[in-house]
Amino acid sequence: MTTAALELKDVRKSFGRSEIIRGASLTVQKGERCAVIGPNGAGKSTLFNLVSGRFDITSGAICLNGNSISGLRPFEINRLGLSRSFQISNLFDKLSVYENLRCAVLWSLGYQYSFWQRLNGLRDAHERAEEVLEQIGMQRQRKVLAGVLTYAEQRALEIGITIAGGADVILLDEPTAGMSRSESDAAVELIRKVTVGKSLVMVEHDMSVVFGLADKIAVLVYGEVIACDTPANIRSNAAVQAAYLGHGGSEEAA
Ligand SMILES: Nc1ncnc2c1ncn2[C@@H]1O[C@H](COP(=O)(O)OP(=O)(O)OP(=O)(O)O)[C@@H](O)[C@H]1O
Repeated sequence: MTTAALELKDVRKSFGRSEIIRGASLTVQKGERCAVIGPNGAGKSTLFNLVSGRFDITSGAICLNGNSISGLRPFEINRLGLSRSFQISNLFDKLSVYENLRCAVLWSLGYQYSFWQRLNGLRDAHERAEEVLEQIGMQRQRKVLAGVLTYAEQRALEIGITIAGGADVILLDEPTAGMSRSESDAAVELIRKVTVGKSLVMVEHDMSVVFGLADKIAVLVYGEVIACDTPANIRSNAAVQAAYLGHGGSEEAA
């Protein structure tokens, strides 16, 4: 049996006396794209914060490529091959697109920003930044300051930053939030392209994005994964319909 890229085993998280994640289990195989959906407040962001090491789990286990990452700090988990994006912009507004990417590459190599000036000549960081620039299709904007990009371009750059270090497990938090339909369609194509051969876990509210991109959908309700299956099976799952997809709101079943 092959080792899963990411595995959550009976993960629990409490804040004070409130248990927010209540025994969540999830397996994401290598090369698989998994969307985590669920109503507001279900615990999706909390789950991401646990996986990326921002919060400690209360009990259970989280494994990356077969090794436990429970208790590790975010940068340690990042260096083991897991990279996450944030809903809130994580860009350096006064640096160019290229410089933002090179910063991300250098950070993942273990350098600090204060060494920036001395690292101008580092060819490996330059080459990797160039490669990512091409992957995200932003060569023409390479010199543009991140702060003046359009919103959709900023989100594309964030995706570039997330993949810059070469992580093989990518976590994307609402990558199309706030986008128009055409921007969102372009973002889906970009995500599909940059995650080929990698494992993707994304939290996303837009069901057309979820059903268009995911190989597998995990449904989180009140801190529990109530179903994890192919899009077709999730669409026809009665428990999911009752708990989530059938309930209108901003979520539209595709
Ligand atoms: N640091 C914290 N301390 C206390 N409670 C928290 C903390 N972080 C999250 N919570 C609570 O955990 C619950 C789940 O929140 P979370 O943001 O993970 O849900 P979500 O599924 O991502 O929601 P949304 O779809 O609205 O973004 C909420 O009731 C929230 O108030």
